[in-house]
Amino acid sequence: MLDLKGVEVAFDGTVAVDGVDLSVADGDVLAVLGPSGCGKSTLLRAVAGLEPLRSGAIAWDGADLAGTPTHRRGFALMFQDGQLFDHLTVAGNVGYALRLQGESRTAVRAAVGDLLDLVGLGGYGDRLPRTLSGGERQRVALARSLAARPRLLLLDEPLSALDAGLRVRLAADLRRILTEAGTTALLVTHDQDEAFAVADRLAVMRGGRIVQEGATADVWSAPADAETALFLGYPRVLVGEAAEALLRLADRPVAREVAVRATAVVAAPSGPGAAGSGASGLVRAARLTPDGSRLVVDVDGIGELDAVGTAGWAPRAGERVVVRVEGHGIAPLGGAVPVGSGDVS
Ligand SMILES: Nc1ncnc2c1ncn2[C@@H]1O[C@H](COP(=O)(O)OP(=O)(O)OP(=O)(O)O)[C@@H](O)[C@H]1O
Repeated sequence: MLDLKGVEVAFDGTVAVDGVDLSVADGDVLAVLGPSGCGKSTLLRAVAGLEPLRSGAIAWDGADLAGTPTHRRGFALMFQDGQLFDHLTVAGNVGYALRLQGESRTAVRAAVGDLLDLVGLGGYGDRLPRTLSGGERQRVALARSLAARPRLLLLDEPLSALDAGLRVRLAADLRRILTEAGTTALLVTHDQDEAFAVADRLAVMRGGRIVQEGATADVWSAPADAETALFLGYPRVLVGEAAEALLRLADRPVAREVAVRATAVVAAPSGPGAAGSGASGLVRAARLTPDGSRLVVDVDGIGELDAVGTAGWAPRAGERVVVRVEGHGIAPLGGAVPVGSGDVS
């Protein structure tokens, strides 16, 4: 189990990591999610033993790692570009750490075969890295990191060099692979989808500090504050009367601040036969996507909301619509709110 207590890292007096407390239980995958420059790579490097701490402590199973150099920590690091050895085959790359550990040829061959199967690259052993796609290279890098049987795998934006579609597929694979291998992992990323797809637990980092931590789904459904909600991809946070009106429409207890995802607000054509109860609104902007239309609707009594259109319907700006608000995808926020409505997005 990894334990960080009051970890602080500074560069020339500028604090990059500011009093971080975190734990990763055996077999868990924790994602530290934060915007560029928040200090997450520095935090990861500190855990690896590559940055000295100004204060605080990092421990494994209760033993302080302060005097343990990087190569003795038993941790593996994997970066966004994988950094394979270009002159070695896939099998040569994956088996590298095992050969260094003095394992026999037969043992290395068997372990490499198992690892390549695990990452879905069985039969790729003789290929050279330059003949692989970006996603395949990242899988090889992952197999190579796992080969050393690290007690902790440290992943720095492992999928961000890949294109969007591949990133989604590989995120699901990465989760399966880490779970099957029973790996304890600490992942840092700025990509909400990657964190959500891969991690059991999520820590949101801002300005060098952890501002919220918990089970991934809990953090998602109950962000600590407006800034966290916006960072997690809620497009709007409503305050005051707008928040109360929206929550009444959703049939939820009233609060003074609420974060709203577009998928929680469903617009349908207005006019005779408009389905059920809802609020009336005017489409301000409309854009078609492969998953249906994305709208900005000025809803009477609430103001502008991001919304989705019902399937198979392409509304235009200026059209009147009826919106209903669904219970999922809205998150009342707890903090004290200055009264004086409007959205802060
Ligand atoms: N070696 C260094 N010397 C001086 N300042 C540094 C050094 N490394 C990082 N920093 C500073 O520390 C802060 C945190 O950097 P870090 O790389 O940890 O952020 P990050 O959240 O990983 O960002 P990104 O997602 O862009 O990589 C930044 O302000 C950065 O400029």
